[in-house]
Amino acid sequence: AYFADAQGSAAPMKPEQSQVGEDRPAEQQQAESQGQKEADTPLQDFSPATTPKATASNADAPAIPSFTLQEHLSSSESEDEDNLPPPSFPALNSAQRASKPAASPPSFTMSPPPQPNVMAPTSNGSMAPPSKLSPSPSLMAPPPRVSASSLRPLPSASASQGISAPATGLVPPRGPAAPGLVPPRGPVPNRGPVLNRGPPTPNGSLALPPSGKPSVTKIPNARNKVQLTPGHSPLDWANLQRSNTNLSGVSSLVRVTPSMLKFMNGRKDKETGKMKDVWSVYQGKVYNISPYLPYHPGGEGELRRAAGKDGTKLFMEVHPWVNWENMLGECMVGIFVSEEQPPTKSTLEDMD
Ligand code: HEM
Repeated sequence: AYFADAQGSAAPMKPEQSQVGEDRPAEQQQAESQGQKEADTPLQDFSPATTPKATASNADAPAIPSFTLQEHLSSSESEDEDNLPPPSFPALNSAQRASKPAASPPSFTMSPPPQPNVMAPTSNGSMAPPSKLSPSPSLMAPPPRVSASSLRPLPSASASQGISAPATGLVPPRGPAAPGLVPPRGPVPNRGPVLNRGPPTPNGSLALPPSGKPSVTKIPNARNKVQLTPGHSPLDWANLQRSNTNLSGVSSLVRVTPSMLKFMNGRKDKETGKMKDVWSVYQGKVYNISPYLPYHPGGEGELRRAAGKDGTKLFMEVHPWVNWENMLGECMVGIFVSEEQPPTKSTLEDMD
């Protein structure tokens, strides 16, 4: 009985919809021209049997929605909606239907009114095109506000770090001065020539000093220079070399063998009990560096590291720019020879 009643109630709607604007009185046609929303209200009032029939099909007759749904799906494919009954969902008197235009696509009737409209664009974005959404702002799904740029990780690299790193590598690794400390033993690290002989910066980099501070920052003994005792400045050494004082300790140049060099190490002689001179070899030439010890800017201890040895490698590692030949010219003892070539008096005289 309900099925027949629903069919019978749905049938009169066809002529109602098709007769809009044709058989109704003139005052209703005039009301339709004022707007669609106003036109829907007299349309429902004009056929009061429509609302209870839709309610009965949803609540009391479970077979009717399935029949209406199938018919509705087939109609959406053919896109011929003029001669079809209204969709069973949403209800005819619901707010969703009232906010929709009369010719809204029936695809929204498949889902409950509020949830699909909100979830559809966020889930896949393709189920509900924006043009077919309800014109009511309250029922429209929020647009996707998450932009692609906000999801990307922010760049964390700092540009300032890439500037100071290479600059520090250009400076030889010279540690800060430590007066009074025992100089480290072992090979001296390669400090290399310093191109800029200006005052050292506090951090050892080539970057400009911070503004506000004086450009010349005094760091005492930043290059491991020792505090020379009074009267032992480089100028004092230069004056001593010009004084015709015998600084070599020998009357003439001699051929120095490795055993001789090793013996002259500046320590106490066990036989005589006297302090021996310090001989060192620099590029094949033997020098008595004993008188220069208190004048060495790097300290007596550093200079003694080459005592009785070939100090060329140590010298070049520390300060290859130093003109040691001029500085130690008066200290030259002779030439360094092997043990197999014992020195002869004639050979030494030929050197002169
Ligand atoms: C007899 C040969 C040597 C002479 C004539 C000599 C001379 C000098 C001079 C002139 C300086 C000052 C350099 C400057 O102000 O730029 C100096 C500094 C220095 N020397 Fe020597 N030196 C000699 C051997 C050595 C040896 C064998 C060592 C290490 C084993 C050494 C270690 C140093 C150190 C650590 C400094 C201070 C740091 C520096 O100025 O770079 N020197 N030396």
